[in-house]
Amino acid sequence: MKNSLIIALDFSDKQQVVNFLQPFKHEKLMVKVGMELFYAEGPAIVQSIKEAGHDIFLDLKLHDIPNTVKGGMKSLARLGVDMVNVHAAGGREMMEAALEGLESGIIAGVKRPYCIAVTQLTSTSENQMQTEQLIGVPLQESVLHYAELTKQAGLDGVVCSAQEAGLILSSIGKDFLTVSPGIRPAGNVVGDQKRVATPQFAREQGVSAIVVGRPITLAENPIESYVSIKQEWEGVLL
Ligand SMILES: O=C(O)c1cc(=O)[nH]c(=O)n1[C@@H]1O[C@H](COP(=O)(O)O)[C@@H](O)[C@H]1O
Repeated sequence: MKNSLIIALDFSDKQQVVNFLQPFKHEKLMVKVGMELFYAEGPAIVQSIKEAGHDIFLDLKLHDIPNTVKGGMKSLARLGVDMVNVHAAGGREMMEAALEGLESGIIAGVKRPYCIAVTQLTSTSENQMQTEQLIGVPLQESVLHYAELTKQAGLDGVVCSAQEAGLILSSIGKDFLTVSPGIRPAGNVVGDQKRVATPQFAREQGVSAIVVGRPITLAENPIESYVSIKQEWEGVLL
């Protein structure tokens, strides 16, 4: 998990995934299956990506009452993915229930997937958080608070922007996972993301894993883009 580059497969059907992954067939990737793809193709897409040899972060961001999240996680555990997530805003009891569900659902002998919690989405600015969610503290404080709550609930880490990762790691410890989306190489289109960072900045902050979608999937040459982002992330001199 540490130092991974996770490619977000935000595609609407299996054929697009097959086409995208074809040139990567000799490389073991970690990919993210999110709601667009999972809602379209169901659990079968997870199976087919696993058969292709890749690791999977199943990003469905569960956020509901504890009992419902527990049941949802129990079902997801059977898919044999490597990482799942919830929204920390669902609260400590909900996060504890998520873990219980996962542990009760895993196939015997299989390692429990990492379970992490989204703090503040990287598409949220401090101004939006304060005026729309009515959270009256600085954004970094809200993210750190959610990270501490996540740690207390026993989860493995958080989703946060690279801008908050250093603070979280120094306060909670280096074993706590920080998974950062909103990654944009210099000059790349930012789109709907608000708290963005370059792969190099993420590495310097000690981020555990970066999540990259459109800068690779929409690139004219996805392989070239993947290699260049990976090199920047790993600190390989170009
Ligand atoms: O949980 C996530 O993966 C996630 C959390 C977050 O705060 N921000 C965020 O962008 N993501 C996901 O990370 C991916 C980022 O994609 P790009 O903006 O295209 O690189 C998307 O699939 C989002 O769903």
